[in-house]
Amino acid sequence: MADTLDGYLARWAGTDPTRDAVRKVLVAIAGATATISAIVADGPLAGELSATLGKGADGYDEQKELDVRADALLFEALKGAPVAAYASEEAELPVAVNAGAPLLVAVDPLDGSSNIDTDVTIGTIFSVLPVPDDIDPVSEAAFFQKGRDQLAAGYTVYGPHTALVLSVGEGTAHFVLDRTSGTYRLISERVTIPASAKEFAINMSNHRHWDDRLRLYIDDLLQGKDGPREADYNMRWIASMVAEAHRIIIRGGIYLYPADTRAGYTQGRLRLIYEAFPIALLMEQSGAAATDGRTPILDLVPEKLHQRVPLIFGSREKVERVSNYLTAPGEIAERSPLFSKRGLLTA
Ligand SMILES: O=P(O)(O)OC[C@H]1O[C@](O)(COP(=O)(O)O)[C@@H](O)[C@@H]1O
Ligand SMILES: [Mg+2]
Ligand SMILES: [Mg+2]
Repeated sequence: MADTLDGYLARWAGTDPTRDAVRKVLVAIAGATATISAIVADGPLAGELSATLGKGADGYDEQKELDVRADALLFEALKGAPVAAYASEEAELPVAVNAGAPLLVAVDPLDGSSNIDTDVTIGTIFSVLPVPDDIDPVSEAAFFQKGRDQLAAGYTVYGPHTALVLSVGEGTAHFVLDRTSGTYRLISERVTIPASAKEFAINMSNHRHWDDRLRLYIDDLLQGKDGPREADYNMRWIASMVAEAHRIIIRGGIYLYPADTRAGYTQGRLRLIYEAFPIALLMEQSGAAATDGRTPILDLVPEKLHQRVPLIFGSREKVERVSNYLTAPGEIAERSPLFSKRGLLTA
């Protein structure tokens, strides 16, 4: 009998009470995502689900009906789990769940919202944290923990099939939803992301808004084998970060949503606590990397619940090379054939 999420988590948790609490939270989240998957797959509902309700918490992102419905399903599922407080992209502040419970959950209930009406892969992202000592669990400050303090994290992608990728700190595990039984079946206990790959994902329409050094990194990729990288690359942009993350989990590559000069994007677009932290844990647990361009995402400590962060993640060598471009000493090499080898920049 193929192993399931329940079997995998039960083996990991054993009789450890904290692990068992995390197991219960992950089982509850998985159940909610199976329901979201069914809703997303219900074609006649699509028009209703993609309806725009207005602006999100910070007045930039549009809020869709499915954002709210997914949020409600996750919150409802977590009422039966050992969670003290729930933070969501869809709510300004954390909300109380079960007083005295040992865990916190932060979610992006629906990632890739601009793709709902176009029937393109979207997903859910989640992070599980311990309730910190001496801080009100139902406060923003309770969530201001270093990314490395996450006890578990993961995402689901609602594509042609539904996949769940999560880590409890013992590698990154990959499951797929068996719709007939409603259970997630284990595909791999330990995903390994290739150290390098020939695919990059970035929204090229923002090219003129980037930092010069980031732009140079991309321009060098675009020059292909005739340029300093001496190789041709391929590009993707799905505008659904979880879908890009899943492609990278499956075959490597790099995703970049850097800071840019547009209003509201000076710290990039992705949120630190419930988008970057979970993905960064999965990346590091599968031999890959995630940074803000200079610092590992998991070493950052949030100061605001919905703070954004420049996010670069994927194959380790590629992520490290971006940091080389952004941090190399001195002026960046002029764009001339004389500088076809950028020395440090391509080390
Ligand atoms: O539309 P843009 O600027 O390319 O941004 C796309 C990015 O925004 C996001 O959709 C942000 O997530 P939400 O859809 O949850 O707001 C990412 O999933 C995606 O990578
Ligand atoms: Mg998102
Ligand atoms: Mg979202």
